[in-house]
Formats: sequence, structure tokens, C-alpha cells
Amino acid sequence: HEDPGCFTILYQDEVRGLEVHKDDQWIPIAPSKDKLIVNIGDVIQVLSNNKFKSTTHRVVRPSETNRYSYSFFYNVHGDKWVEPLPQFTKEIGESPKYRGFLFEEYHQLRFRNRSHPSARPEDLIHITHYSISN
Ligand SMILES: O=C(O)CCC(=O)C(=O)O
Ligand SMILES: [Fe+2]
Repeated sequence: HEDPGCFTILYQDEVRGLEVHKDDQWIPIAPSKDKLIVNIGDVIQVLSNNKFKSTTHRVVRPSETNRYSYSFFYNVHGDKWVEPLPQFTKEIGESPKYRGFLFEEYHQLRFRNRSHPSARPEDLIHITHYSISN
């Protein structure tokens, strides 16, 4: 999945599990007691008009042990309008790749993914829900 907000700071102590998707591969992120992991979320992807990509990640929890992971989700308030910023669009001659939306609206759509899981993966809501196809 991709985190819906701005960015997420993660701390996973000694038990592995977090994997990041890159170049068609799942790459395990080694746990470390003295490292923080920062994932970019969908809001940054939209504001930057795809200059920054939200991290696709998953957790494959080892079955033999408990795993603790601490997340800090940095989000905008629900009433904030999210759309590609002028610095990443008209000021550099690029057209917006997303239409604007209220953060709360997207957050609720994403919550529905979990509370009413869809039978077909393509029916789950991602940030591409707001994509503008030119
Ligand atoms: O458990 C983790 O390390 C990651 C959790 C996560 O991806 C999330 O809460 O969005
Ligand atoms: Fe996540």
C-alpha cells in the first residue's frame, strides 16, 4: 500500500518485516534500533505532481515472533484542499496530473478499503482515483 498522508516516520526495532517495492521487486528494509524510516505519502506525490512518488510498501510479519513497529503519520487536516502546486505545474509548464480533493474525502475512501475490502483489487481506491488522464 501507499500511505495516504504527507509522510510517515517508522521505527521498527529488531524484528524484520517491512518491504519496499522498487523496480518490480520487494526489498526488505533491515530493522535497526538506531534508524528511522521515512516514507513519502500520496499527498506529497500529488502536491509535487509526481516529482516525489509515495513509497509502495508492505509488511510480511515473521510468524515465529512478535513484531513492534511505531508509526508517526504526518497528515494535513481533513479540511485541506490538496492539488498539484503551481511550482510543479504552471510555473514549469507542466499540466496537473491530479484533480484537487479534500484530504478528508480521500482519507475516508482509503478507510473504506479496509472496512469494506473489495473482491477485486482494481476496485480498491488509490491516489490514481484523482488522476487526470490527458
Ligand atoms: O509496520 C510497519 O513497519 C509499517 C506499517 C505501515 O505501513 C502503516 O502503518 O502504514
Ligand atoms: Fe504504510
